[in-house]
Amino acid sequence: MHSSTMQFSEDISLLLALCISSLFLFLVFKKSIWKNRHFPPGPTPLPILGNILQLKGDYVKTLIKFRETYGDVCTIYLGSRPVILVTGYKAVKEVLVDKADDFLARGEMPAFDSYYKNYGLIFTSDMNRWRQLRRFSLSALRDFGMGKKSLEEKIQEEAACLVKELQKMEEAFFDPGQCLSKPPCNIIFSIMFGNRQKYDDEELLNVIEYVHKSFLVVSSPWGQLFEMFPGVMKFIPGPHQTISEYLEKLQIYVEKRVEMNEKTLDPANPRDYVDTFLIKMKKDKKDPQSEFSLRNLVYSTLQIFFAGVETISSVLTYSLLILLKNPDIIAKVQEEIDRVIGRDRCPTLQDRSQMPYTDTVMHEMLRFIDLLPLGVPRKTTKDTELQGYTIPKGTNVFPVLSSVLKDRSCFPYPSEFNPQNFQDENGEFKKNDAFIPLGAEPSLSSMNPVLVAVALVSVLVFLWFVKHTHVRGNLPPGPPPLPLVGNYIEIIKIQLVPFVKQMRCRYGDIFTIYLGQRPVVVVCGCQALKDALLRHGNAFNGRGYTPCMTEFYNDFGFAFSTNFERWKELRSFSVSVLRDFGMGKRSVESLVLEEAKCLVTEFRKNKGSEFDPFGILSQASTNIICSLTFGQRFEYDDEELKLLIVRLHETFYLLSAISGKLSNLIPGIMKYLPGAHKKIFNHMEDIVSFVRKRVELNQKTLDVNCPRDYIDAFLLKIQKQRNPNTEFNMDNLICSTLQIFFAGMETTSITLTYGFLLLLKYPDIQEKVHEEIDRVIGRDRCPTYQDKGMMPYTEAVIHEFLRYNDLVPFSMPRRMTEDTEFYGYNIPKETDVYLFLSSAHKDPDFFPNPESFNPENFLDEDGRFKKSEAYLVFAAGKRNCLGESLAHMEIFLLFTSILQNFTLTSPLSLDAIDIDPITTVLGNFPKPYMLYAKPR
Ligand code: HEM
Repeated sequence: MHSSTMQFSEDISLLLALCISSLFLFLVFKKSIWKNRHFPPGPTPLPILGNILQLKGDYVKTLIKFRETYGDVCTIYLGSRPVILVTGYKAVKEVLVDKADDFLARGEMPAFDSYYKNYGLIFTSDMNRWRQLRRFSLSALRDFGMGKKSLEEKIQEEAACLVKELQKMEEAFFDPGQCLSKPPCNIIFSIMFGNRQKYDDEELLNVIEYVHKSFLVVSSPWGQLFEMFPGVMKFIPGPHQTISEYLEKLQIYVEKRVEMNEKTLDPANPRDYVDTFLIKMKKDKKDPQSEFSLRNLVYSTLQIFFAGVETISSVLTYSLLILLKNPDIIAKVQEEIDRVIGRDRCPTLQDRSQMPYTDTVMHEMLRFIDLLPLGVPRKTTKDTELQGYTIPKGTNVFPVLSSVLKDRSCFPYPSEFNPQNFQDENGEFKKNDAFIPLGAEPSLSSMNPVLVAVALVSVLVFLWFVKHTHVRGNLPPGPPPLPLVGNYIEIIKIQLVPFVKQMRCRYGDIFTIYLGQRPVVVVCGCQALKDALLRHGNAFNGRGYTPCMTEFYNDFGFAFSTNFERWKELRSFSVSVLRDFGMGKRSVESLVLEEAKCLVTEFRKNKGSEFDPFGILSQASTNIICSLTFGQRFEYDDEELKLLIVRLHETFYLLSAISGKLSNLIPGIMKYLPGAHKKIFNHMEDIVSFVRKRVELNQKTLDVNCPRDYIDAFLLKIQKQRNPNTEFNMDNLICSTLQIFFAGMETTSITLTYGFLLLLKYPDIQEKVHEEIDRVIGRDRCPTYQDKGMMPYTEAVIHEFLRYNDLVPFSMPRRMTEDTEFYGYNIPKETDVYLFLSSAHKDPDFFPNPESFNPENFLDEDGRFKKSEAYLVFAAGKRNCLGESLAHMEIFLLFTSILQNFTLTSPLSLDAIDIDPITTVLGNFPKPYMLYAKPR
C-alpha cells in the first residue's frame, strides 16, 4: 500500500511537470503565432519545428501542393521563421513585377548569410548597399561587354575551345557536367579577371569544384536543416560545416586575384570588373557612405561566380540530357543550324532571330529544367499588401517560380518537355509572359544576357557535333545520331545485329550508323558485299577500329592493326609460311589427322557415358594451331595446354559477356568502370607470356636451315632483314602469333560443338552422314581430305553448320584505304565499315531455307554439292579469313573421324535441345551440353 502511494505521487509530479512545460512552450509558441496572426493561412506549425515534418521527401512538390489547400499566398514556418509562399503566375508577377519595389530586399539564406554577413552584391539585404553595388555592377558588366559585341566574341572564343575539347574526347564517353562547367566559369573569369583559363588549369578546376561542392552541400538534407535551424545547426558538426570551408577557399583565391589586379592596375585603362571596382574604391575613398570596399569587391566577385557558374553549367548539362531523349528535336535544330548558319562560320547572337525553332527549344529547356524552383528568397522592404493579405516589412517571401513555369493555365504541356509550349497554332515561336526561369530577379536578371549566351554555346555544341559527324564526305543516310553518343543507346538496348537488321529495312543495303561520334558505314546484301569485298577490294581492305583489341595489341600484329602497310607485309608473309607449313598441303592434313585420331581416343574414353564435348574439341583445335605456330602438339592432360585453353575460353567468355560487349562498344567509359571486363587484358597477358616463352624456346633451338614452324620462319625473317623500317620485329611476331591463336582456336571448336548439337536434334541428317561415310570411307581407314570430293552430303552439312551458326555475322571492322565512290555515295578514306556478312548467307534469294538448319541449302536437285556465291562466312577477297582452308579441312577431318566411329545421341528429348544460332563468337557463348558418343 505504501509503495503504491509513492508511485502515485511520482506519476502525478511527472504529469504536472509535463503539463507545465507544455503550457510554457505553447505560450511561447502562441505569442509568435499571435504576432503573425494576420499572415496568410497555411499548414499548422509545431512549436520549434514549424512545418518541417510536412516537408519530407520532394519538398518543392509539397510546397506547391499547399497552393491547393491555402491558395496562391500562404505562410509556412521553417523552424520558427515564417515564410510567405507565393505561387501561380498572377501572384508571383505581383511580387516580382507589379510591386517589385516592395519585395526588393534579399530574403534570408542562412547557409550563405552566415558567411557573407550581409556583404556583397547578391546576398545582402541592405538596400542601400545593394543599390550601389548593383548600379555599379550593371554598368561595369555592360562596359566589359554584357550585351555588347566584345562579350559575344569572348563567348565565341570559349565555344570554340569547348568544341576543341569535345573533339579531343573522340570515342570516349565523358561526364558532360564536368566539361560544360568550364566554359561558363571561363566566361565569368574573363569578365571579372580579364582572362580565360585553360581547361586543365588547376585554378579553374578548383573554382568549379568549390562552387559545385558548396551547392551540393547547401541542397543536401544537412544544408536544408541549416536553412531551417541556423541558430542550432551552427554549433552542430556535420557536412553543412564544409560550406564555409569551400567559400573560404574561394575567397582566398579571389583575394589573390584582386591583389594581382591591384599591383598591375592602370586607372586609365581598366581591364575587367575587378579593375573597375578598384578604381571606384579609390575614387570614393573619402565617402563614408560608399559601399566600395575590398570586402564588398571580394564578396561580390565570389557571388557572381556563384550565380554564373553552377546555374549555367547545370542548364547546359540538362539541356544536353533532355536532347538525348529527343532525337527528333535535335534533327530539327540541326536542320535549322545548317540552313541559317551553315558549316563554315561560327554562330552569332544575331542568328538567333532567324532561328525560331532553336529559340523555341531553348526557351522550353529553361522552362522545363526549372533551375530555381523556389526562386531566390525576397524580403519586404515595407509593410505591403499581397492578394488581400497584409505583409509586414522584413517578411521573407519565396516567389515559387516552379509554380509559374509549370502552371497549367500558362503552358499547354506544363509537365512535359514540349517545344509546343512556346509555339502558336502555326508552329511559330510565341512569347509567353509566364517564362521567368530566373524570375525578374534584381541581381540575377543582370545575368540574363549570359543565359542567352548559354543558348549560343549550346548551339555551338550542336554545331560541333554536326560538323564532326556529317562533314566527312557524302556518307549514306542512316538513323539520326544523338550528340556525343550517336546511336549507341539503341544499339545497347537491342544489340547490334537486330539493330542493323532494322536499319537495313529502313535505309536499304548501305547506311551509316554512329558509334559515339564515329560514323560507321554498314554494307548489307550479297551484291553490295561482293562489290565491296571483290570489286572495290583494295579500298575496303583496311582494318577498322576494334576497341578492346586495337588497344591491347597496340596496333602490332596484322589482324587488328589499322596500319595498312603493316598488314600487307605481315599478311602475305603469314599466308606463304602457313602454306609452306602445310596450308592446303598434305603435311597439315597429316597433322590434322593425327589430332583427329587422338580426338577419337578421347571420345572413346567416355565409354558411352554422357559428356560435354566442348572442352575436348577446344583441345584438338588448339593443338592444331600449336603445331602450326610452334611445331608441337600437347597431350590432352597436359597442364600447360589446359591452362592455355582456360585462359583463351575465359577471354572469349568475358568478351561475349555484357560488360565485354560494352567495352567494345563504349571503351571510353568502360575503361573507368569496374567489372568482369577488367580481367580480359589480364587473361590476354597470360597468353602473351605463354607465347613469349615459346618464342624464347624457339630462339634457343633455331636451325636456320630447317625452320620448323611459323615462329621459326618469323625469327629467320627478323635475322635476315636489313631494312630498319621492316615490320619483322619481336612485337609483330608475338602479336601475330597471338592473333592466329585467337582467330583459329575458338572458331573451329565452337563450330564443331554446335555442329554435333545440330546432329543430335536432326538424327536423320546424322544417319545420312553415317551412310555416306560408310559408303565412301568405310570403317577400316582414316578419312582423308580427298574424300571430300566424293561426299557431297557431308560437305553440304559442314557448309550448313557454318552458314546457319552465323559465327561471325560482321567482318572484323574494315577501314577505307582511299576515298571511294560506292553506290552513289562518297565514302572518304579512313571511314570505318562493317560488312554485314550474315545478311548474305541468310538471304532467301540465295538459300531456299535461310532461317532453318537444312543441308539442302547446299545441294542441287541431283543431290550434288552446290557452292553458293552468298556463302560469305569467311568474308572474301584479299582480306578474307586467313584460316579459311585450314578451318574447312579441320572441321571436315575431325567431324568425319568422329562420325566414322560414333553415333551421337542426346540425354534430352529432341524438343528440349536448344539450337539457336550462335550468332557470333562474341554473342552466345556455348552453354554446357551433354551427349552420348556410342561406338558404332
Ligand atoms: C569456323 C571457323 C572460322 C570462321 C567462321 C572465320 C571467320 C573469319 C572472318 C569473318 C574473318 C574476318 C575477315 C574480315 O576482315 O572481313 C576472319 C579473319 C581472320 N581469321 Fe578466321 N575464321 C575461322 C577460322 C579461322 C582459323 C582456323 C584461323 C587460323 C589460322 C583463322 C585466322 C584468321 C585471321 C588471322 C584473320 C584476320 C585476317 C586479316 O586481318 O588479314 N580463322 N575469320
